Amino acid sequence: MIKFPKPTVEQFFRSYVISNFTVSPNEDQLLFSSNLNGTMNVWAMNLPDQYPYLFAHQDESSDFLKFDPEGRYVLAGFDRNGDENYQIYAIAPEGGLPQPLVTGDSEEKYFYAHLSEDGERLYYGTSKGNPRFINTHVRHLKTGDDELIQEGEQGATLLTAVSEDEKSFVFSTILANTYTLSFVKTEDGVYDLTPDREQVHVSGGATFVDSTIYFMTNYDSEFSYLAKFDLEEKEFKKVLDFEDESVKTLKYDKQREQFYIVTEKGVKDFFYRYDVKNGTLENIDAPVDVIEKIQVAKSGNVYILGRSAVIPHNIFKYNESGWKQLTANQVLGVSPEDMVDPEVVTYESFDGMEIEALLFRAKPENDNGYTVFWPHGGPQAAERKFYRAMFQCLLNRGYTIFCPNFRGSTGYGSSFVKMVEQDWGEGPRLDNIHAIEWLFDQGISSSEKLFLVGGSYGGYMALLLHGRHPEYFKAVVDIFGVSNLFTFVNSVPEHWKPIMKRWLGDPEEDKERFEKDSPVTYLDGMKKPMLVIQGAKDPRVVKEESDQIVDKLRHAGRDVEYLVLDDEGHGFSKKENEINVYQTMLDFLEKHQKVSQKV
Ligand SMILES: CC(=O)N[C@@H](C)C(=O)N[C@@H](C)C(=O)O
Repeated sequence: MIKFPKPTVEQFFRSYVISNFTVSPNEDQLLFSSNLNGTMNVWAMNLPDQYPYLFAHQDESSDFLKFDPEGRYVLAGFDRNGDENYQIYAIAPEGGLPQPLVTGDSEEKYFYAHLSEDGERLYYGTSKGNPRFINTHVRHLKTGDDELIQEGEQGATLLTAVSEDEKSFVFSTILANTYTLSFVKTEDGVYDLTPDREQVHVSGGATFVDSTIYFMTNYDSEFSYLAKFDLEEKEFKKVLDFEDESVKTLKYDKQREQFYIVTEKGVKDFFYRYDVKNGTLENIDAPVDVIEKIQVAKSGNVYILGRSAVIPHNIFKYNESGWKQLTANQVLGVSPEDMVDPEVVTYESFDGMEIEALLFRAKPENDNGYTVFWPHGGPQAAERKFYRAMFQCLLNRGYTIFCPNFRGSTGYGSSFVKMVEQDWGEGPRLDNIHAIEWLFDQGISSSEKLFLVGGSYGGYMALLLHGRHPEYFKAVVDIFGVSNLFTFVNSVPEHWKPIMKRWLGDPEEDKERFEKDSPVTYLDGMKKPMLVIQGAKDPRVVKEESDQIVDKLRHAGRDVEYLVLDDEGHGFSKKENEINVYQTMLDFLEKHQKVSQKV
């Protein structure tokens, strides 16, 4: 009979992301943001039919989607070419071209916060007039009147919940990734949701349930738990915690008085239902390892967006009959069995600390003997069991991939996350070095067979490891990595500035450390071939970070390829750009497999 070849790398180029979704109030329409036609747009499915059609054409990614409860419009936020200056648009109920609703100068940001139950008042945050701390406004959609309701101070201050009578508001102020304070503003005063604002902790995800605010916090704890604040008694209480798991998402089912809760533990999420009245907790087996968004409908149906290492983004529905997959997003002709599910391994670092890591072993029939070492971005994030087209491309070409969750990663408790603060280049770097030594000890790789690839903070780590430890690697790929802490600290988005001191440090007070931990300090060591990839509109790690390292290395006569994507930001959202990046990277690695260099 007809025989078909094994999946080729080009098939993995053809996988699509779903970055967001929403379901209409009567659950007859599902909207999602996806690059199904090559660029990010809003797609729709009339449920329960499975055929997706283009709902709104903007060619940009969307940070939120919201149906008017009365069915008169849909709201969506779009930025421009990855600049992350999201602005708010309205789309006709039948779809079409988004029309500007709450927009301004191209440098301004407008964050959706809340839509009133009657769909007539839109609450939003904006950088306009307060780019560092963000102001909150309400726009009356019938009259167009706009009111300022809160001026942010100390840190970016975002509206996170509104009571049903729209008289009480919860705001969260971000002082650091590990220090976020939530407070409620009522008619009779302003109250912190947690007992002591001086204690470093995070709180967020507030929900009003009558006169109680439920929220998540790690106040006085390593892991985030469900807590409540009684508005009458002005009293804080822990409600429910999970051993070694942090609550990351809360969604309330008002009709049934229960919470759907997502927790994270290392590389995987867990899903629960908590009954507020009788205090029972039920673990629900989820169809994916990482859950990125949940919506609970009035009927009690629950919708989730998630992915696993071998399952790209999909949307699922859950009810008493179990799970139903609504989207059939798959890799072109490739089944999960044709892909590589990672092993979860641990190794000991320089100070005896145990570090968890993901090891994707190339299938024996593909194995080319080379390993890609991948320090993740963030750095207060983690490499988790979620599908990455880039990883499956590399695996298909025979590369094994190793991803350590070095100190500073999320999912292992608040002390662990804080370990990267004001220490970007020492502890985490040594965790990476010990990971490499572990790979060599296990016989998985050697310095003749190891490539280094990282993006963002991972790109920073790739540059730093290259400069300080070039002997370990054959060649290096830096994807929008920070190259110079002195320039980076001043070039981040304005609303990040309040967190910079705790996160990274102060360029004057910590001058010596900034010098020691900046990759540009180690140009002499960077002798291995390099590929640098950068989005020209990246607002987080600006192009100047890549330009300066490329210029300096080229000036020193080093072998550096530089790929700049003019219409991308901190990531590659357009299919043709993504393919260009993967192809360039695969060609670069293949070229340098054969070449042997001396340091
Ligand atoms: C403020 C913050 O932590 N931002 C991260 C999500 C982020 O974008 N970090 C960059 C540097 C990255 O590594 O992706």
